[in-house]
Amino acid sequence: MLYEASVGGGIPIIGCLVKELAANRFRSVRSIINGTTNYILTRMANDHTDFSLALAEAQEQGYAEADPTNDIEGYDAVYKLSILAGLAFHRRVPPQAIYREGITRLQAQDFRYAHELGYAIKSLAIATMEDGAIQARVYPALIPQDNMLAKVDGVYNAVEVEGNLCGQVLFHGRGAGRGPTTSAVVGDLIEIARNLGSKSTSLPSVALDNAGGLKSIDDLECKYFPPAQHCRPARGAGPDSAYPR
Ligand SMILES: NC(=O)C1=CN([C@@H]2O[C@H](COP(=O)(O)OP(=O)(O)OC[C@H]3O[C@@H](n4cnc5c(N)ncnc54)[C@H](OP(=O)(O)O)[C@@H]3O)[C@@H](O)[C@H]2O)C=CC1
Ligand SMILES: N[C@@H](CC=O)C(=O)O
Repeated sequence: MLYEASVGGGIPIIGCLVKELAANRFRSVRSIINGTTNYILTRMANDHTDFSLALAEAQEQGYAEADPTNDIEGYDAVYKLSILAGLAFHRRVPPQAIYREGITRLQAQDFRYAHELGYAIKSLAIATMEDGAIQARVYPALIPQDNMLAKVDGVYNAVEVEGNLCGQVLFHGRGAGRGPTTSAVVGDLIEIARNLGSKSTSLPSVALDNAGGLKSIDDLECKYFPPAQHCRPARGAGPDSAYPR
């Protein structure tokens, strides 16, 4: 089975994790993997657009799921992160084990304050492997404006992976919409057609160990915090040390 369109729209991240970067042991996946929420956050931050209007635009442009709750409450990003983390760490990372927070509680003032302090608000999907334990989370976060992920705007997605051999590699491209999705789906069909009659499979399968060693969000120490009213400052960290770990 091929499933390139399942994460990142037109970004060829699945094939790269499974094939081109297969030699690596990965330490982290940091990403923006929902086009609808990134579009909404960008419109709210840059143009002061109202949440509902920005969501309606994303629906009109074909980015949102049939039920946009999946996008704006972070479920879509959780499913996608479950796939990426599984492929990166060779371990099952069930969606239920991923901490999730949507973007619906953000307000205009959050963007104003973030901007004044030198931050952007992005819905990040992050999975890290440390001492054999995986921690995975999806939530809106403050990131410094000079961080590359802060510059990923509109329907664009980005996935930064860090491998022991390749170091940090950043993928950037359109994460939703007709063209990018067609690119991924038809690319898979072409790959299948090329392999018809051959005994080799189109995409090598990755063996996944059963879930284990998954760290809860409560055990996480990081140098940044989410912006909403439920703001949870990281231990010993302030806005000036807010690099997403
Ligand atoms: N939109 C995007 O940018 C991306 C979408 N995807 C994924 O692709 C899939 C489709 O998304 P999208 O095209 O946006 O969704 P849409 O809701 O626009 O289209 C879904 C299509 O599936 C048809 N359909 C639904 N249920 C059935 C069924 N039981 N039998 C036959 N046909 C059915 C619908 O027909 P009808 O109109 O008659 O109900 C409709 O034509 C989703 O899983 C989505 O997550 C992945 C990457 C990007
Ligand atoms: N609804 C999704 C579409 C692709 O999976 C998104 O907005 O990213």
